[in-house]
Amino acid sequence: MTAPLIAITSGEPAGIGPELCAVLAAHEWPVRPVVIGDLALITARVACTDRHVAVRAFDASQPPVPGMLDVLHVPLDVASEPGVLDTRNAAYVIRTLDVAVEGCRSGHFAAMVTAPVQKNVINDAGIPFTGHTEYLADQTQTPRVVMMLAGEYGEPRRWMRVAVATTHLPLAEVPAAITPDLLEDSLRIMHKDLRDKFGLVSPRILVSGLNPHAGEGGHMGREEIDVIQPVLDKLRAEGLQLIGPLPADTLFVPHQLERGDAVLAMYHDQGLATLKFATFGGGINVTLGLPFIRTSVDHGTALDLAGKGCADPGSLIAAMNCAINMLGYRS
Ligand SMILES: NC(=O)C1=CN([C@@H]2O[C@H](COP(=O)(O)OP(=O)(O)OC[C@H]3O[C@@H](n4cnc5c(N)ncnc54)[C@H](O)[C@@H]3O)[C@@H](O)[C@H]2O)C=CC1
Ligand SMILES: NCC(=O)COP(=O)(O)O
Repeated sequence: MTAPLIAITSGEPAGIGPELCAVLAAHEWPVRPVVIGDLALITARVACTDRHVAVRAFDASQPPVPGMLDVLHVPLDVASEPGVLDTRNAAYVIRTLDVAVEGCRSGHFAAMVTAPVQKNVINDAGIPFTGHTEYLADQTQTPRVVMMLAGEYGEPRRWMRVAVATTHLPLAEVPAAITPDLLEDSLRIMHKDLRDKFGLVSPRILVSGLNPHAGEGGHMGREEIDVIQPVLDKLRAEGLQLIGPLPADTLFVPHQLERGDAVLAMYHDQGLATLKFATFGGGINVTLGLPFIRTSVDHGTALDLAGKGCADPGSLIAAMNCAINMLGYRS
């Protein structure tokens, strides 16, 4: 049986994504990784690492070779220097995503794993882009997806999984964005994917409040009473195991976290700051609710490290393992 192909988009060319791809050839996988990016760029950046990895153009008719990185060539628009952003390569970054999306939709790829992109340079180039999460939802006409980050922490090792109800939007716009529909859809998507793709038979979800002390009985904001609580009541009546709304500052203390399998936080930094404090470097990001599997690293482009060969590949390995597990393979 031939191993399923996994597309790995190499991300911002000036960042650490291209060199991190070296680890894909240095590891043995039950799947076949195919890096999407510029062949010369990947070759040069992989050479910056101390891994002895050769690079070749991907050819599906050729079997995989240990130590050889397969690259599906998507040409850069201009040469890229490590750490130096160039808006002229923004369209290239988008093209790498489009190749992966098209391949996942057609069944050519079994999943996609993304290296980080520099969101501001894509916008500076005139391409509206808030993140992979929103872009992939748009490209697949999926009305609602959920961003969830996860990683192992503590001794003995435990999983922390944190999803966010709102993703990349200014903080001032968060309260209005938290609607009953958004919360209901997000919780349904989490429940389904945690059960079907993460093997949790009856997932328990901790839901944070929005305001300090979860609104202090309505004296510090009413979103908990007017929006969050009614949604939780409705879904609990259907059998979903939901705990909250909980004050976000104490939700992450160990005895509270142990009551759930995952957290739904109301906004990006409310949930992800703690997650990254506990798991950075080995965590993953997964888009729930998409018609195909997409996982990602937990970090950004790290322009300060690009081209130095010292960036930690732990999160890319974890993102590969997560995709592999979601596909039902043992990683
Ligand atoms: N999935 C994605 O495409 C993501 C993209 N980003 C983008 O990355 C850009 C930079 O974001 P920042 O907030 O500066 O975060 P960052 O993760 O790039 O950097 C934060 C710190 O962590 C270090 N770091 C990051 N990855 C590392 C690794 N693999 N090994 C060792 N050290 C590492 C960096 O050197 C830096 O000191 C932004 O444009 C942001 O939008 C951020 C997060 C995810
Ligand atoms: N902090 C996670 C993050 O910003 C990743 O976003 P995305 O590009 O995966 O949507």
